[in-house]
Amino acid sequence: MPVYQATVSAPVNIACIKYWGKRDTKLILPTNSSLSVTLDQDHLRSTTTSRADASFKQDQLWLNGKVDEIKEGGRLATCISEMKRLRREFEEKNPNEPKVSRVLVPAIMHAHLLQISSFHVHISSVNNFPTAAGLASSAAGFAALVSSLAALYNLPATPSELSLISRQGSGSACRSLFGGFVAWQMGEKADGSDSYAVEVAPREHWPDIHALICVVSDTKKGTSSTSGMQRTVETSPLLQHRIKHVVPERMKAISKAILEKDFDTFARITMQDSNQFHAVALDTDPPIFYMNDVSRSIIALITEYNRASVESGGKIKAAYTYDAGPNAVIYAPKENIKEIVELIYSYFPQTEPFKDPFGLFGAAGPKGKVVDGFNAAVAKPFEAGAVKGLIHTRVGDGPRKLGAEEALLNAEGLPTVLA
Ligand SMILES: Nc1ncnc2c1ncn2[C@@H]1O[C@H](COP(=O)(O)OP(=O)(O)OP(=O)(O)O)[C@@H](O)[C@H]1O
Ligand SMILES: C[C@@](O)(CCOP(=O)(O)OP(=O)(O)O)CC(=O)O
Repeated sequence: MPVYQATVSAPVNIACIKYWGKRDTKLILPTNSSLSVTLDQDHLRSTTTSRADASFKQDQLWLNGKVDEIKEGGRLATCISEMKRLRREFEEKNPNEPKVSRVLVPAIMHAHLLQISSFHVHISSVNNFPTAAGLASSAAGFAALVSSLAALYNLPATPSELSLISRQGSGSACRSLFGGFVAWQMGEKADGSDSYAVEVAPREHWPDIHALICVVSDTKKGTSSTSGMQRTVETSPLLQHRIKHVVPERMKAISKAILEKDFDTFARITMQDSNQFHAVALDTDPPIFYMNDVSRSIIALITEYNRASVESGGKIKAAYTYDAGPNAVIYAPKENIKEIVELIYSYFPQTEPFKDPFGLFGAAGPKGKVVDGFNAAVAKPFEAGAVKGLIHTRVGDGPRKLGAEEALLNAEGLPTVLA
């Protein structure tokens, strides 16, 4: 019997123009377009194996080795049933050419192959970073889920077409179907068919964009993105101004900045948009606070770092951005990352050695120092542990198909990794 199985990894993305607000909560249609940078899967990724088999009794998913219930009508169930629908349509259009990866005995396999949309699936997924800790695991996770099913079903779908489905798992997940710089066009139609992701530029266009993630200690966030943004839609007058008058202009301006590799403009818009997203969170009734004192101190440090550069005739060197939690993501050209790590170290002592994937520091590691002209009084130093860790990564590629040796399901269709 052939094994119908595929394994794919998918990246995290962090938005520069934030998605915040839905006009349709079931289809996950946003109130504004958004734009993100895809981060490198060499560092942060979700890996997912999907298998279809006539012997499976039900659809099942294991996340990091633990059963994750597929609730009827829920987001996982929607994504899986939408992918089965695409497979069914593909089978109907190709009655004689099932095109499933090389079959051994084509003559007797056809009838069998054509039915794989009716088989139940087993799915095993692993994140190589903390799940549900504000590091966009849902974005990478749903992108990997949809991509692995597309590979299993051998669908000829484009990344934009697949993004229509991952969007229904988690809005931000639609942007993880592409590498590089990605826009989610909000669309206008009620059925959501024009609300999908497109590539603004591939990573190769501007590979110099690096990211430093400052993982800020925090207990689990109080208000999820899903419920927080709905409260904002219902109560914030500022959101109406943002979606009508601010985001459309910013989408155009930041896309142009990316195409021109204009870091100064890219950074200014990214910081302004993070600030406005947190302003609409504060404008929500009751108000929502995602940043904490550590987050605000990192803003002060990056602001001062940029001021010192600009006032001595230089350019903006870094941009901060925050999602629905206290973790900072700092975007910067690669040449500035060393200074930025030193800056963070001087205010936030680290207990673990800096993982230095790009070999910036040698064996000694960062010591903690600020650049000339930096006003050290803009923030006070924190105790060790306020920033739990730093992850240095960069702009990355889109979902990757992996070989059978990376599969996360064993011969019986059960997860190879157990929690
Ligand atoms: N690899 C995965 N495969 C399938 N679903 C996943 C995967 N990883 C995460 N998820 C889903 O996403 C949920 C976590 O999403 P949540 O929004 O709470 O956290 P996050 O995405 O890590 O943080 P944030 O959205 O604030 O950046 C998990 O409970 C699970 O339902
Ligand atoms: C602040 C954000 O990270 C919000 C992301 O929201 P989600 O995509 O997690 O929300 P749901 O669609 O309800 O799953 C901004 C962004 O990624 O654009």
